[in-house]
Amino acid sequence: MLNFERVAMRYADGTQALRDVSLEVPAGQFCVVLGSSGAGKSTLLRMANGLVRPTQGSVQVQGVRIAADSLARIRPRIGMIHQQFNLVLRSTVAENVLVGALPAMPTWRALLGLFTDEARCKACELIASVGLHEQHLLRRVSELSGGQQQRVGIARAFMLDPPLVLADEPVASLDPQTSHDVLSLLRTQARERGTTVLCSLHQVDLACEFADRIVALRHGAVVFDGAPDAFDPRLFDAIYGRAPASVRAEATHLEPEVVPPLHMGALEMAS
Ligand SMILES: Nc1ncnc2c1ncn2[C@@H]1O[C@H](COP(=O)(O)OP(=O)(O)OP(=O)(O)O)[C@@H](O)[C@H]1O
Repeated sequence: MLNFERVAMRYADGTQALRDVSLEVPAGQFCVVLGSSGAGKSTLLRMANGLVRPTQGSVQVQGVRIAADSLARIRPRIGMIHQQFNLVLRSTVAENVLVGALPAMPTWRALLGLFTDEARCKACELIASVGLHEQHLLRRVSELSGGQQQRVGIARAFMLDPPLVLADEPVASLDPQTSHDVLSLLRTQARERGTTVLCSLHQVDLACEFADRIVALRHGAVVFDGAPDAFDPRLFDAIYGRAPASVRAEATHLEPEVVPPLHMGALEMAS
């Protein structure tokens, strides 16, 4: 579904954001990218929808290489969910969800806001499926809570039934309970539709609960790639450069052989 082939990113100011990252995300997988601030998570996600062009390597979506001449074809296949929701606050819930249909509309229809009846029905269905009610349809987004706003963001991302959804720290500005609810909703929506999700997170506990696979970045390189149950608490050091006290305490109770050799290798690579 999504393939990063030996990608690297060096920004114009010389910052090396990604180093030789290879990652194949199969169809239907919920893949979470972990990493401390500046590790390269957003750069990786932005590469997957062509907002950032790799300085080395290539990215393919459904076998199509992302390039200037393929972007228009690829974009409608990708739904985006943002950390700050990226909604138009003065517009209604329905209007914001309908925006998700724009990439597949002829420019003139998009400019005039001429959405088809099918798109309007789809928006209503999605608004209901993310747990909002009929009375929310015409409510301004600015009147909603953060959790409700991200539900609108999720509904918008699924408007075109994209095979791939990219979620860049979708719960970073939400409280722990709302974060849990929103991620649970995102995973349910993705599972029901067989959608592939690449989602960056800061919360290791949520990654372990919701991900099929965790990919951890440190200084732009992959230091862990595996299932949540293979994620050893001692990997915190490799990923974040330190372990939170609770995790450190937990890690001291683990026998060394619990860590598979591959992951110990990752620890060494990062040190
Ligand atoms: N447009 C840019 N120009 C120069 N450097 C950039 C640019 N965008 C990001 N960077 C740098 O690239 C590195 C990776 O940034 P990125 O935003 O991908 O990290 P992140 O893991 O998403 O961080 P956070 O969790 O804080 O969002 C950082 O050092 C950042 O400062």
